[in-house]
Amino acid sequence: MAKTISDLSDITDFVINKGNGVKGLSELGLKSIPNQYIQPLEERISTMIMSQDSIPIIDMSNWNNPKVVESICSAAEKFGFFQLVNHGVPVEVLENVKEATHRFFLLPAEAKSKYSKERSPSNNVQYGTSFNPQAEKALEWKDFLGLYAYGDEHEVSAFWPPVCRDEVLEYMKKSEILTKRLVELLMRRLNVKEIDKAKEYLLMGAKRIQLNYYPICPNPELAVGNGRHSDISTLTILLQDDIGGLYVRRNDNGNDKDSGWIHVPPVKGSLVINIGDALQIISNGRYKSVEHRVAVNSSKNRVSIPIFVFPRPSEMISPLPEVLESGEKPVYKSVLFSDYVKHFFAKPHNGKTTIEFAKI
Ligand SMILES: COc1cc(/C=C/C(=O)SCCNC(=O)CCNC(=O)[C@H](O)C(C)(C)COP(=O)(O)OP(=O)(O)OC[C@H]2O[C@@H](n3cnc4c(N)ncnc43)[C@H](O)[C@@H]2OP(=O)(O)O)ccc1O
Ligand SMILES: O=C(O)CCC(=O)C(=O)O
Ligand SMILES: [Fe+2]
Repeated sequence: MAKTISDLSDITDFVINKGNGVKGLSELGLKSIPNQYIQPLEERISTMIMSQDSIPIIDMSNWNNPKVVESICSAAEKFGFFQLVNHGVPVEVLENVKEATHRFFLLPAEAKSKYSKERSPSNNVQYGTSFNPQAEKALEWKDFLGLYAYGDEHEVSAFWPPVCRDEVLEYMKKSEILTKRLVELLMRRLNVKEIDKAKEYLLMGAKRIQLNYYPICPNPELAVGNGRHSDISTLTILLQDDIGGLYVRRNDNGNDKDSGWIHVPPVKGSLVINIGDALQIISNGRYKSVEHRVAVNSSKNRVSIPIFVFPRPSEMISPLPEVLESGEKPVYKSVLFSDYVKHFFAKPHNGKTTIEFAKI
């Protein structure tokens, strides 16, 4: 028999402490979502104004072709988001990591909660729900497994859950060339000729892969899967399944016609790429880290798998000298990346506000 909310004396205890996640809540067959998940009117997807625009879909088969380079760099400047097809990561690897994500979330609550922040055997693994449940006024309808990686892949993955470890490692490995190509071509446009070790640590010194799970929601119009935020990465490589729900803020160039939210439709075999705050800072605002959010739905469980590529926590990030050499004034100051990370995780998702931390 379907449970009612009053049967669940304490949602927080059920979802967070007992490790059932929103998935557990979704599977109770509730007729409506608990109050804790009801978003204020202005945050609901139903109140969004839609843009007529679309995010570019770029064929990367000839990645060094000047036209392809131009499309990528101008999408990074104009939209902060683009989709790639023929990107070189085998479709089978993408399918396997999506399946592995479903496998992890199908585990019983006790098995998943072994990786919760309080119980995880390592800082490299974290199972959780919403973004920052302690600080949020309304919780996000999302569970996640975060896997943090830098250094030797076998060492970092030693504590990752065995049901998804190999597939995640393969996805990370097979996407490495793509990451390097993207970083190189975006940097060339900024007058950076070579990615030496120092630049590698700054631009792609660490990674975090996140398995996101957005369960079926009885009131999708009242909830969000992921609140408005920009990523703090240099680049994010995002794999989404065929369900859809990702919306990106159209860069508002002071022209009403251009504003609103753009849906990023699933394209078979594609990867979504977005610029994060670290690259917006490093490029002195040339490349845009754009606000995005995720809607949930009432018929299908959705998964998405971002790889956040970011500076090593010990790196100072600031606009590159190569960008400023023509006399351009820096818009951002130098900040320690781990301070930036802590600032991001200390508050709820709140649109594009994190980057204020680095503004001069
Ligand atoms: C969940 O939904 C999300 C997630 C995201 C995620 C985007 C990214 O992950 S981008 C990459 C972020 N970088 C890392 O994950 C690095 C891992 N962290 C560290 O190495 C260290 O925490 C540090 C950044 C070097 C800081 O170390 P330290 O000075 O020792 O401070 P800590 O005690 O470790 O952390 C302070 C505070 O921040 C929280 N925190 C730090 N990193 C994460 C993280 N990756 N995930 C969650 N929380 C993190 C940490 O728990 C501490 O909080 P307390 O409450 O315990 O004080 C994007 C979008 C989404 O929707
Ligand atoms: O689920 C998605 O499509 C996007 C997820 C996202 O924005 C994130 O995890 O930072
Ligand atoms: Fe994101």
